[in-house]
Amino acid sequence: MSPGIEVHNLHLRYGKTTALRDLTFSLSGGKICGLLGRNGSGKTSLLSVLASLRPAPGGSVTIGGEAPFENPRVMPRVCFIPAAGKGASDSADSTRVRTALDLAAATRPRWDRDYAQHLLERFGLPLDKRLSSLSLGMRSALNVTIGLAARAPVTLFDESYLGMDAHARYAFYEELLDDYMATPRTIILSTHLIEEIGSLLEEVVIIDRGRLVLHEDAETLRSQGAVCTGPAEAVDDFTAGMTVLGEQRLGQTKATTVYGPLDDRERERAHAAGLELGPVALQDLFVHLTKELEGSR
Ligand SMILES: Nc1ncnc2c1ncn2[C@@H]1O[C@H](COP(=O)(O)OP(=O)(O)OP(=O)(O)O)[C@@H](O)[C@H]1O
Repeated sequence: MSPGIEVHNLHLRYGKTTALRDLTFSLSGGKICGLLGRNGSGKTSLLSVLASLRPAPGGSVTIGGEAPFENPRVMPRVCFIPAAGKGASDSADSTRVRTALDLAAATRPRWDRDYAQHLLERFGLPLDKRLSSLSLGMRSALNVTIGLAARAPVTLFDESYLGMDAHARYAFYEELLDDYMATPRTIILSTHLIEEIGSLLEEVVIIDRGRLVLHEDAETLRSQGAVCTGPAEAVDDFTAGMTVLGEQRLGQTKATTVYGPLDDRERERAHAAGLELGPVALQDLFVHLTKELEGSR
């Protein structure tokens, strides 16, 4: 069974900067969860506590019911893939790709060598290259190779796509989904590329300035809005008084994105007025939810 994660009143400071404030949420495990937040909102700080890179200085964190920090039962079950170029640099690292994979194989109890080889070929990573000579995108590809082939019960990807081109990113998303379906585990993806990974997410945690904004399953979150399309006048009539996140117009046709749940009666009213209601983009909801807090920044 995939371990669940409990975060209770987590508080983290770096000197005078408070990175996490009384953060509380729990993940049941066995899902792909998106960790979303604007720059500096505390995503890496949170993942670093989950990954045992630092203790939970205030509050508590448990993974599978146990505190992870310096816990030999938990640590091998958690794989943290930091963003390439963030934190420790590989630019002076003379280690070769082959050695980095051997190290991962030696330290990761569920390492799948054949799958790692498949990913290396898919990303076009040469085994003999030194880490110092890899481009940013290649370093990210190596990192996600390690993260996927480790098959850790809890896998944390922190903006792991940095520098990867669109082909490589979509290859990563495809491999992630296929491998997760074949080997379910708890996966957290922190990202800014919400539209790209939106369809992968089953659960969403949004944080802002270290505080929890929202923890929701992705389908429920998407049902919190709709894109209403049809003749401009009818769209305006229908959406009057609703929270409008965006509007697009092409000739007499208009598409307005609204926030807030629509009940059956409202959906029937839209239908009767000849309007179409479509799903709202996660990105639009994210911008709206984090913008609401902007005044208090
Ligand atoms: N080592 C550090 N020393 C001091 N302050 C830090 C340190 N690491 C992070 N911070 C601060 O803590 C806050 C949260 O940073 P964190 O890196 O966790 O955010 P993030 O959501 O991952 O950001 P981004 O999306 O920009 O990578 C920010 O205000 C940041 O400046």
